[in-house]
Amino acid sequence: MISAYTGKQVRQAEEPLLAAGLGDVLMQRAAHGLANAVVREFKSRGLRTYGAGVAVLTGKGNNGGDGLYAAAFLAARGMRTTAILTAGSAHPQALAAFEQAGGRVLYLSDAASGALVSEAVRADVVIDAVLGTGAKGGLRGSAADLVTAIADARAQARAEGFVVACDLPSGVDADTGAVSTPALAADLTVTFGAAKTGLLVDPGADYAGRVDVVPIGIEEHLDQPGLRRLEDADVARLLPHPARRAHKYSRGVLGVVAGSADYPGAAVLACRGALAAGVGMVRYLGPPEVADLVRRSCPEMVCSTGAVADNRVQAWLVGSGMGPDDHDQLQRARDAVTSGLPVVADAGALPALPDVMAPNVVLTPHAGELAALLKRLGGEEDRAAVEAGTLAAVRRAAALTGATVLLKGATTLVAAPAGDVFSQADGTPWLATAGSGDVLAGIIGALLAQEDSDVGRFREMGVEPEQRWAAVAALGAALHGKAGRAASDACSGGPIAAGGIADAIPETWGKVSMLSNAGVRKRNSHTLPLR
Ligand SMILES: NC(=O)C1=CN([C@@H]2O[C@H](COP(=O)(O)OP(=O)(O)OC[C@H]3O[C@@H](n4cnc5c(N)ncnc54)[C@H](O)[C@@H]3O)[C@@H](O)[C@H]2O)[C@@H](O)CC1
Ligand SMILES: Nc1ncnc2c1ncn2[C@@H]1O[C@H](COP(=O)(O)OP(=O)(O)O)[C@@H](O)[C@H]1O
Ligand SMILES: [K+]
Repeated sequence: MISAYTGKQVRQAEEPLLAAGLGDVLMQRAAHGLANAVVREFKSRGLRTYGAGVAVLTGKGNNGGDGLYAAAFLAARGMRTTAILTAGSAHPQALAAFEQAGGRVLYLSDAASGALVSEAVRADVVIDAVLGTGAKGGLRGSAADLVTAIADARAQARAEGFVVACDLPSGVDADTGAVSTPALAADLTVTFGAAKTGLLVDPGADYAGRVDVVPIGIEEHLDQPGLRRLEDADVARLLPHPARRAHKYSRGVLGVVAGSADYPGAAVLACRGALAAGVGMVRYLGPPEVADLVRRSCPEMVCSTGAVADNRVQAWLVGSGMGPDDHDQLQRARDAVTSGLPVVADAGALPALPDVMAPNVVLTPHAGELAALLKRLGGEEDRAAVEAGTLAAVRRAAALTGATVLLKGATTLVAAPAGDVFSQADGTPWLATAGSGDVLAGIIGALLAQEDSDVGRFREMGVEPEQRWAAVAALGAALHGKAGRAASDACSGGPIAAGGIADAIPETWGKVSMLSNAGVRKRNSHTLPLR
């Protein structure tokens, strides 16, 4: 599990060590980790470090200090290092160490900025150490202009060098992932002590690239993470497995209320997602013509046109492919939500549900649907505002509705009403295809139907029982993303249709389950800590 923290939480964790006079030690550890990560990146790209050019964009705070100390280590390895001071001054000891190691110092001024941009574009690696967790707002003034000019020039010149962000890309809000000013997109972010929340949330994640966490000794002082991400080992641990004496009813039955005359295919895709995701049986409830198509597409399905109360199931999926005029289906959706059973509520059901629900109801809006939901509850966010502040929006929706809310996107966020948030980014942009969300709803429905009362495995992972629905939804998002990726990989990275995601689920499930926890732990420990 990757745990992420706000800038404030990380600063608080540093406090006891700073009080013990270890500030410089922390900075040296951070800088050492940053320099090592840069060297590793050169090696993994098959590049020589000796004689390579390094440009460090350096702010006046400790983030700039980390960058300068790291550059001093790199200079000692024979790299040509240049620091571009964006604020006229820099951490004095780090600057002295950098100059001592043979580094060159340039100052940002309007007159010379063209030359500085060329310097950065020519460099084999640009280290972005302008702002870190101490930033108040994003980049501004000449530093913002410089970063914009470098980003533009790199794109135009198709610069081959790569960008490494020190702690976080300057301009990305460490707590929210918001990016309100220019920022330089990094290939790699080397972050210190713990992942920062904003690196695992869009749009911040767009700028972070891969994230490496460098331990600096503050870890034991960190409290509860603000956000978590399931890794392969967690997925393997949470996926259900049938007992030897299992029968189809003990494995869970999912009821599906989906599809309409306009969108019958959504019901089929939701059912295909569910059938592939381990559940014992899937029952379909809906208009006869849709039930017919479902039966013909998936002979495993049991279909009826009855009421919710007449069907014995362990969980419900409602809403995919339903419209505002599908009154019977919408009534079934409401009945499912008030039944007390776990429910995944998607698409067309979202506007028709009660304002207040329970944590075992998982809502799965995309950004537009979340904006509409928040508006109905008195908010003013439009789709753009939700996209610019995904974390705040999903948290607010969960707090207001009392339901678990999963916001779909390149990074999928899941918020429990009590505050836990999960962030999954397992997929590929090829997942942005019609019907993909229906398959996701099917997967989550199937997982909800298989959820038993054994909450021990959640507790072991630090997830309280009432927040486990968010973990189950995150598990579904992880499986969906991995299946989409596997389907695309099977076509050498080519496009996929939604049905292909469903087809790839069983093998993806099998492969992840086969990974022993110990094996995964070992592989991941180098990039991100398992907590
Ligand atoms: N406390 C420590 O000893 C450690 C700090 N670390 C590093 O220190 C960073 C935090 O350092 P700081 O607290 O010095 O803060 P930063 O280096 O993030 O930046 C703050 C400095 O920039 C100025 N500033 C703030 N917002 C600005 C803006 N929008 N535009 C221009 N200037 C702005 C401030 O006046 C301050 O001088 C972390 O991100 C990390 O890189 C690490 O070295 C680990 C140990
Ligand atoms: N750029 C992207 N990268 C990765 N996954 C994405 C991206 N865009 C969308 N997705 C995923 O694809 C699915 C799309 O769902 P949705 O918007 O409901 O589509 P539909 O309504 O057509 O089924 C979601 O699971 C979402 O997280
Ligand atoms: K930075």
